Amino acid sequence: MPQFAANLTMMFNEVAFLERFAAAAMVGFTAVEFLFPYDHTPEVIGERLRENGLTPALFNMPPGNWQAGERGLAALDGRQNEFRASVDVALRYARSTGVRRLHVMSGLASRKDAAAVAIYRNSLTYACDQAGADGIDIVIEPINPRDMPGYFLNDFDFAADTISALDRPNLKLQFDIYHRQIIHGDVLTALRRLMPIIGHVQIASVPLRNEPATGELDDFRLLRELDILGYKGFVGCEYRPVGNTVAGLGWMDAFRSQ
Ligand SMILES: O=C(O)C(=O)[C@@H](O)CO
Ligand SMILES: [Mg+2]
Repeated sequence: MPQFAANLTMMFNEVAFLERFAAAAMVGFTAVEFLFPYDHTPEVIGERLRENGLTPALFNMPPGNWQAGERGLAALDGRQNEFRASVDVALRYARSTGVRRLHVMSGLASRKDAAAVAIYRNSLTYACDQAGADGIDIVIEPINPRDMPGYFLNDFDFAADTISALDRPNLKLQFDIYHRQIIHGDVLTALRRLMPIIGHVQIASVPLRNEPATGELDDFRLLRELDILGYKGFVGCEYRPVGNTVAGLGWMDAFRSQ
């Protein structure tokens, strides 16, 4: 049975961010993920996790100026120093929370030429080496161009090639089933092929990004396949509930009682 992690950025929006930890624990989640903890101190985030008996599955490194439209720094020319500083910040939060994996966002980049690829690879190598000293994995996630036009990492094979070329034991793939289906389809075969490099999985319905099992894919079949493939990591519930978060959790009971 996959270990589900509530995504506190998308779920439990009925309450303020810091209250979502208790809300998730109350309905039985034992793990959570979120995009960015950086509006709060590392100590406060660590406390909320411990108070509620929650394991942090994942969060993202600082993405640059999100409000201004930035979506990560790793592939951006001229931002290397800022990227390195963002690694330090993320590792401070990692030490305080005990998270074992951090998502590095590539950024929006109009070019995917050799220079941009080299910058991206240098950034990832730096992040892997710094995080590796703390036993932390770095994950990279292809994101579909409909949701994030211009995002540099928009292809699963490019992500797999990057991971293979850098050959760092702590560099892995964040396989978001929602993005995979929109970018390429062929989800089941991709899970089987890419399982050796998968470090984190996320799920939502396609195309609306709501509760699993409400869209075009057989999500229960995909979740069962993760077990068959021996996946022992977390499955982040990165979806926008159609209505009330708790009222929408019936899909999880249905899956568990199969
Ligand atoms: O959008 C997603 O999918 C994510 O997993 C985020 O971390 C990136 O915005
Ligand atoms: Mg995702």
